[in-house]
Amino acid sequence: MESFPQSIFAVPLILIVYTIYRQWTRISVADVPGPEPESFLLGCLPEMLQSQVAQADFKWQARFGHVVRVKGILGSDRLLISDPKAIQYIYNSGHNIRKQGFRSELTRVITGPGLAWANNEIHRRQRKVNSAAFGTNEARSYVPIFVAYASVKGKLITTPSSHHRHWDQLSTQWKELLAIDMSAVVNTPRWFSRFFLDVIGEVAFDYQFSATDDEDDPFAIALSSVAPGLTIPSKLAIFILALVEFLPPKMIHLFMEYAPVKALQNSRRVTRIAVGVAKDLVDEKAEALIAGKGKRDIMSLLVKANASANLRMNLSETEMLAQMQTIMQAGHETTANTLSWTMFELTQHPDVQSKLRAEIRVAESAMHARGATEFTYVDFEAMPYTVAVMKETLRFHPVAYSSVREAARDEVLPLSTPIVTKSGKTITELPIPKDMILVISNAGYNRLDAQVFNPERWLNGTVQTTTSVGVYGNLMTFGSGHRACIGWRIAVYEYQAFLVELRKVTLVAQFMGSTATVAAPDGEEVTVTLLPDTHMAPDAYYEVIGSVVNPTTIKMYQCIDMGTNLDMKLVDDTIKLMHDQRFYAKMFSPGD
Ligand code: HEM
Repeated sequence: MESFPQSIFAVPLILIVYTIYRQWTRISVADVPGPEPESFLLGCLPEMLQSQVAQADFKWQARFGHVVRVKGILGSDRLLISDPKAIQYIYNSGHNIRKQGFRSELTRVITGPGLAWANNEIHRRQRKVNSAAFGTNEARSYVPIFVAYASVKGKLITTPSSHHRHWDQLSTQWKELLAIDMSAVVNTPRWFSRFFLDVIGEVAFDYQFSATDDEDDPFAIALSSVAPGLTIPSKLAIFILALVEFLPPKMIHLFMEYAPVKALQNSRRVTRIAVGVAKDLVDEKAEALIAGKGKRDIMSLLVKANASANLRMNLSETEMLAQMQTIMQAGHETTANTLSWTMFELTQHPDVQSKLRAEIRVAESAMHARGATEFTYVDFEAMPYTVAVMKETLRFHPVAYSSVREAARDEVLPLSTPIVTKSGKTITELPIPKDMILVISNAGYNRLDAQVFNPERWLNGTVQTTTSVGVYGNLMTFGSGHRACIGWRIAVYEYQAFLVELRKVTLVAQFMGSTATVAAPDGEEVTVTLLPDTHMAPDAYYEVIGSVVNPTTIKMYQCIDMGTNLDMKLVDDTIKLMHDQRFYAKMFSPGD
């Protein structure tokens, strides 16, 4: 037992010596310009990993160009890449430049041995089975579900018991809001996250998480708690994790499985819960398939594809269960955050918001004129301005703002823009050594030719498309090549369904001075005049209490932020009740 503490010190020491040795004995990228490291120990990693998302990428890209040498720990190098040709090469190099081993193992902790974890042959096999559930037709078939979920009106009340629960929630929410000085902050990303968890549960597994209705669902809570635990690492965490990157794969695996790191422990716990839920679902789908009652959710399609795949090509039970976690993790926060960023940009750009609303209104009239009540994917595809807003948000706010790869052998990267090295040479291709870590800056690539948010660029032909890179809009937001986002079609329809439906019923306003013009749900516009010092949160419903100045203007006395999950039918009923003769006089005195 006495040798145990010594080995604790020996392992990091060997690693440190090995890391430094590796630096000196392979192809060097030392001549590539890049920022000065903060220290030998940590390099530039704290600035890269602790600052606001992609801020370091933008800063270094502007200063050093599209390939930047960034110091890691102990003098090691990595390259930060936003050069289109280099990115295209990296993603088309098959498995010669692969997902970094460390990231794969980290992914395994979060999702199990599913598609996002796999490399090489295993990835090829898993991707083939998965692709049966992610084609264009499959994505289109989910649109009615997205539209139904996104339609806030009338969604929440489904059964008498939940009716009462919501009544309680709503009135409690009102009382609480009124008690805190007529203002409240609504955590929109959180609401969206729960909405998207519900909807992905439905399309992926025909399973109801009810995360929107039930804050206590253990699986929903567990899933939502994974991502935050993995962001903004401390300097110590940065050092340890960067050191682990250099471990042999087996040791990385052991670290991920057993290290007493809180975020990892949490992920392992979620994995255990998810595997339990997934097992029941897979069994259910398999039984339904045998009974000839297979459904069209993603998991049913996977079970079917797996059953008909040749035995060497199909997924094991563990792999099948891991697909569920993969889809849940990859498919809910990503879309939710994209929608939150859209709401944010709309509050910053009222002109964009008006055009968006106008297009949706026209599409809605056309839909009603043909006797339909809900949008279809055909309607969605015929909304050019809405699609432009979506693409611009995806360009400006890629939720996966970088992806990490490593060279499986010595390689030479072609470049769109030549690099002038520190020693003054101009090079058009860059040799890199085996194991070189490549950080692909999706955010940096997306903003290469445009630093401002402007959806018009997608309509006026000013988008650069010289090098073909990404799967949607030639952006890197959904990644690229053989492991690009498999769910991108689903994500796009889902995102559009929510964007279109929310615009119909939500008041989003940017206040210029003390007034705002808001489009009412019926399409008319009303000007609201604010009291001094009133703050309006975006995305939420507001109850506005004020006096009518003229047919289109209300002078606002008070406004109540109602949050984003309002049941409008319930609101209508409540308002009718308040205006009932029996109660009206008690509630409102003349002149109010
Ligand atoms: C706006 C929403 C989304 C964004 C921005 C997004 C982004 C991405 C990116 C960048 C990758 C590649 C990561 C890499 O290069 O290592 C990826 C992979 C993946 N995404 Fe998405 N995603 C979104 C929605 C979805 C949805 C809705 C699903 C499933 C229903 C999904 C499932 C996956 C899976 C399974 C992978 C792994 C693919 C592989 O490694 O072969 N994603 N996603």
